[in-house]
Amino acid sequence: MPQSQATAHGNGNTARPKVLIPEKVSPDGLRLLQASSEVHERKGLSPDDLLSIIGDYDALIVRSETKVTAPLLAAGKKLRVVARAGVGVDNVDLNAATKLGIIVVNSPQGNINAAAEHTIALLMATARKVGEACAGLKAGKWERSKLVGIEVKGKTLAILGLGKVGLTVARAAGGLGMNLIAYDPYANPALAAAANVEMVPTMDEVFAQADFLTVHTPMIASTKGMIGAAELSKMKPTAQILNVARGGIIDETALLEALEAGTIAGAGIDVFTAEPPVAGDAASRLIAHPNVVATPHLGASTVEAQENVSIDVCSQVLSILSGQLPRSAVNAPIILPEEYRTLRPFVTLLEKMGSLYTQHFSPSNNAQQLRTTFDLTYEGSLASSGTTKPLFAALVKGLLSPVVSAESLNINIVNAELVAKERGILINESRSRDKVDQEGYSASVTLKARLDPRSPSASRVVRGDPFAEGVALRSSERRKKVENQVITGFVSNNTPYISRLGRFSTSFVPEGTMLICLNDDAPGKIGVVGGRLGKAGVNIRSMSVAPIEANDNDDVLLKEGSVVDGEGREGEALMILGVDRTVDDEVRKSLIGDDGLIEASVVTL
Ligand SMILES: NC(=O)C1=CN([C@@H]2O[C@H](COP(=O)(O)OP(=O)(O)OC[C@H]3O[C@@H](n4cnc5c(N)ncnc54)[C@H](O)[C@@H]3O)[C@@H](O)[C@H]2O)C=CC1
Ligand SMILES: O=C(O)C(=O)COP(=O)(O)O
Repeated sequence: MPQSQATAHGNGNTARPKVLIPEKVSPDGLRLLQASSEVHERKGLSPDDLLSIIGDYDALIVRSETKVTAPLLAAGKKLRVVARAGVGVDNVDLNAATKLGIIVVNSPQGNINAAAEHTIALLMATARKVGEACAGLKAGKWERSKLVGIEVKGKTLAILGLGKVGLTVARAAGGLGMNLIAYDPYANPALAAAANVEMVPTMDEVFAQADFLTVHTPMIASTKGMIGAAELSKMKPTAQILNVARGGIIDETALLEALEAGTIAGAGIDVFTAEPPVAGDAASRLIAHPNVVATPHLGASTVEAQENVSIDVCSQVLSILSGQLPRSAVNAPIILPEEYRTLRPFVTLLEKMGSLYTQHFSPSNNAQQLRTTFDLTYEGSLASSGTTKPLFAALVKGLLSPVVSAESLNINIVNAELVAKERGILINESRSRDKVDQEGYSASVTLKARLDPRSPSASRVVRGDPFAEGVALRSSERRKKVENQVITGFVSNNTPYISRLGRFSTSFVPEGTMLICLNDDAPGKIGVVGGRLGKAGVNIRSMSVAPIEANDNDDVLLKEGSVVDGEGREGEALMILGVDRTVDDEVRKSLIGDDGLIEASVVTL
C-alpha cells in the first residue's frame, strides 16, 4: 500500500470510510462500495450544502453536474479521492486536488461508445431534420416539403480531436459511407489510417472541407472558444456542426449568429456552456433555433455506459480507500501493481532515510533548514525501475514528517513534487548500475545533500582578499559539511537497512528510537554511554558501531578539524544504539563533552 495513502490526512481511524454521491450514478458500482464503506447518495444538494458536509467524507463521486472547486476540495479535510463517473474532468479543479494530494480518477473508456453513438444520432437527426419534424408532428402539423434532408453518404465528416470518441465516430461514419478527415496534432496516425481517416495538417482545411464538422477534443484552455465567428466563416454555408464534447469549445453566440445569417446550415448539440442553459442566453436561443437538434447532455446516458463508468470508478475508489493504486488516476502516475510490489520495501526505506536525515543532520525542528538540494541515486536493480514516483514521495514525506505535523501535510505520489518545491527542497534523481551486486543485495539508494546553489555561501569568492578568503574557508567548510550529509540504504529480506550515515559505514535497521553518538574511536565509549543511559532508565536494545567509510579519502578539510556535526573526521566513529524509550534532551546533552563523546542525536524512525 502506498504509505502516503495509508495515512492520508492523518485520519488513521478504523471507522468505515464515507463516500458521497451527489449525482445519479448507476447502482452496479455502488454495490461494490457498500460492503466496506458508508455510501451516501444525496441528490439535489446546493453548492453550499455540499460545502457544509464534504468534511465528513473520504471519497466523492460525481458526474458532470457537480463543480468540484478549490474551496470544496479544501473543505474536504478527509477527502482522499474524487471520482468522475465519466471522461471529462473539466468540472474538477485538478490543480487544487493535486496540491492537496487528493487523487482524481475517471473512467476513460466506459462511455466512449455511448458518446460516439449519440454523435451519430445527432448527425442523422441534423441531416434529416428529425428534431423539427418530430416537434411539428407533435404540434399537430404534417409538414413534408419543408423538411427535406440530405444524405450523409459521400459527404465529408471532419473530426476535430481524433481521440477515443473521435475514432469511434469515424469508424461508425465510415460504415455510413462518409469521407473522413481529421485534425488532431497528437493523434495516432496508424489508428487514423486503419479507420480510413485522412489527417489534415491544419484546422483551416477541416473548416474548408467539412460537410459535417464534429468536435471531440477535451475542454481545456487551448480548446475553449476554439471555433468562433472567424472559423465558422471559413465553412461551407451548407455545413452542419455537431458538438457532443463540451459546451464552450464552439462559441455559442457565434454559432447562433451564423445559423441566423444562414452561413451555417444546422447544428446538433448535446453540451452547453452553462448546464442547464440560462433562459435567454445564447445557448437557450440556439436550442430554440429550428435548424438545431439539441439534447440535454445525454452523450453518456445509456444503461450500458452508466453501468460501465459506475463499476469502473467505484472499483477505483475501493482500491484507493483500501490503500491500493487506482487504474486511471488523472493526476497521479500509473504504477502497475507488480511494479509497486517491488518498490514497496524501498518506499519504507526512503521514508526512513528522509526522516533520519532531518532528525540527524538538521535537528533544529526548523522546516526552513530543509531548504536543501539533494542528489538521490538509485543503484543496482532499482536503476531500471519503471517509475520512482513512490520513492520520491516517500523521501519528501520522510524529510518533512519530523518538522511538519502529519495532519497539516498529506504527502503522496500526487503532490510530493509540488510540496517539495513549495518548501524549497530540490531533489535530483539519478540512476546508477554500479557495484551493488557484489555487496550481497541487488539495489541500494543514496541520499546526498548538496550545497544549495541558491544559498549565499555557495557564491564564488576572490582569492587574495583576506575577508573574502575567510568567507571562502567558511563557505568551503559549509560545503564540505553539507556534502558529507550522506545516507545510503538497502533492503534485504524486505527489511530496510542503513549502510552509510555521514562518512561512516554501518549496517542497522532504522526502526524505533535511536541514539546516534559521534565519538573518538577508542575503547570504553560504549560503557560510558550505557552507564548514563541506565541511570536515566533507558535500556539499550541494539547497538552497532560505525567506522569511517574505508574508501572515503576526501578528508583534507576533515584533518583540519573543521568538519563536525555528525559527519565525522579521522579517528572518530559512530555508535548507533537502539533504545527502548526516548532519551531526554538533558540526558543527551550530558553525554557530550566528556569521555570523547563529540555529538549525540536522538532519532525516532
Ligand atoms: N457528451 C457526453 O456525454 C460526453 C462527452 N465526452 C467528451 O468528449 C470529449 C472527447 O473525449 P475522449 O475522446 O475520451 O478524449 P480523448 O482524450 O481520447 O481525445 C481527445 C483528443 O483531442 C485531441 N486534441 C486536444 N486538443 C486539440 C486541439 N486543439 N485540436 C485538435 N485536437 C485536439 C487530443 O489529441 C485527443 O486525441 C471530451 O471533451 C469528453 O469530455 C465524453 C464522453 C461523454
Ligand atoms: O463523460 C463525460 O465527459 C460526459 O460528458 C458525461 O457526462 P455525465 O456523466 O453524463 O454527466
